[in-house]
Amino acid sequence: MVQLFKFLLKSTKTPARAHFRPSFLDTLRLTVRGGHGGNGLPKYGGVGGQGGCVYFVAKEGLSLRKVAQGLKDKRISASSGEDSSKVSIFGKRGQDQRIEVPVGVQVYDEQQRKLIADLNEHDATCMVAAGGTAGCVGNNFLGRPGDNRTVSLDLKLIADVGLVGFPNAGKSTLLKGISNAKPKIAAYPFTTIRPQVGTIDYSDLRSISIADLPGLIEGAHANFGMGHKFLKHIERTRLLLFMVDIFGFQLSPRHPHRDCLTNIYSLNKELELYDPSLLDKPCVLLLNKIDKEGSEDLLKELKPRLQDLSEGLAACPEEVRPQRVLKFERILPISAKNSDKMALVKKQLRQTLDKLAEKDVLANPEQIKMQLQQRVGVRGPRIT
Ligand SMILES: Nc1nc2c(ncn2[C@@H]2O[C@H](COP(=O)(O)OP(=O)(O)OP(=O)(O)O)[C@@H](O)[C@H]2O)c(=O)[nH]1
Repeated sequence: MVQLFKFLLKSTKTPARAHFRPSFLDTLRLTVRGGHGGNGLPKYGGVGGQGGCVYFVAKEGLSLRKVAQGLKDKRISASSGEDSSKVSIFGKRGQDQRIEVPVGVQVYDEQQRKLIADLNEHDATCMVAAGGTAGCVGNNFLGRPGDNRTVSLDLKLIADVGLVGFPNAGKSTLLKGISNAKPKIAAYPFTTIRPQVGTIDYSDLRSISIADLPGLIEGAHANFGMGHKFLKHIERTRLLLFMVDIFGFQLSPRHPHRDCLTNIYSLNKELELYDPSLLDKPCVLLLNKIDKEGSEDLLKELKPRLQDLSEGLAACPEEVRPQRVLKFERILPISAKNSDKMALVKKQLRQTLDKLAEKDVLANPEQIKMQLQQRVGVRGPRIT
């Protein structure tokens, strides 16, 4: 009877729809353990082998999901060092475990809540669990256990541009229009439920990466909707690209309709509540859907108010009023459905990023020189 019940319950369970399955993974918890050190042989003064260590190595083109799928379970152990013996006075060292992880991963010690490593370059390596010391005279020939700890891998996407906006603003349409990404587009909010990264290619082979960070809504700081789940990804972007619907946005009939300017303040506030230092990042504003009737009048009214957001702050509803306002490098009225406008956005993004890079070089020439030197290595040209 129990078996029959189980069978019936199982058969009525419908599988989750494909786009709701959590295929995007940005955190992963693992237990790592260094190998045990081998024992020494007291009679001959033998030394055991050292326990193997566990390393994480950053590799381009990997995802955390692939890492998780490639592991048998969530415990990674390096092998133990060999005991010293009559035939082998010095025991063999235990084999290391080198686990490949995506570039952009931060490794945290779960217990101590401490950052262990920030792997944001290809081939960057960190040791997460040291092998135990080998047994020798100094420790009574007894090998020691290796480190054992739980670590969490926190992936933060690295992109040149982070696209930020409320649902339905047209972010996916823009991403599809300017990059090689193929996001889903529909006339309802929350069509995009996980970050999408696209590459914008230019004819001179330059390319810029752009990440669409969905799920941000008014009140996300209080964990409404997906909260600030994906906002962590903008920490690693050079430029923030804000996108708003010029006609405003209403999340649902239960929520108030917010006009375009209020939405900009609201986005400003969400970022401020997440991390105020984000407001210092260079940003560009896109006012979308200007192909629709009535947008010209709205644009005329909006433009002077956008030059200095602090002026209209007093009139902004208190619940979405930020303490400090954003300053946009550029403000572009666009239609994400218009290819000419998309070409303009591509051009402007590149110009803005180039200017920022120039500023960086002027502000810190020595550091840039060092970075270049490191990249070209000893075999590259001399950088003066
Ligand atoms: N008229 C007009 N409609 C647009 C424009 N850009 C986007 N839309 C429409 O707006 C709706 C939402 O567009 P999306 O690109 O899915 O918006 P999104 O910001 O990615 O939305 P989420 O996935 O919910 O975050 C779709 O029906 C689009 O066709 C535009 O420039 N003009």
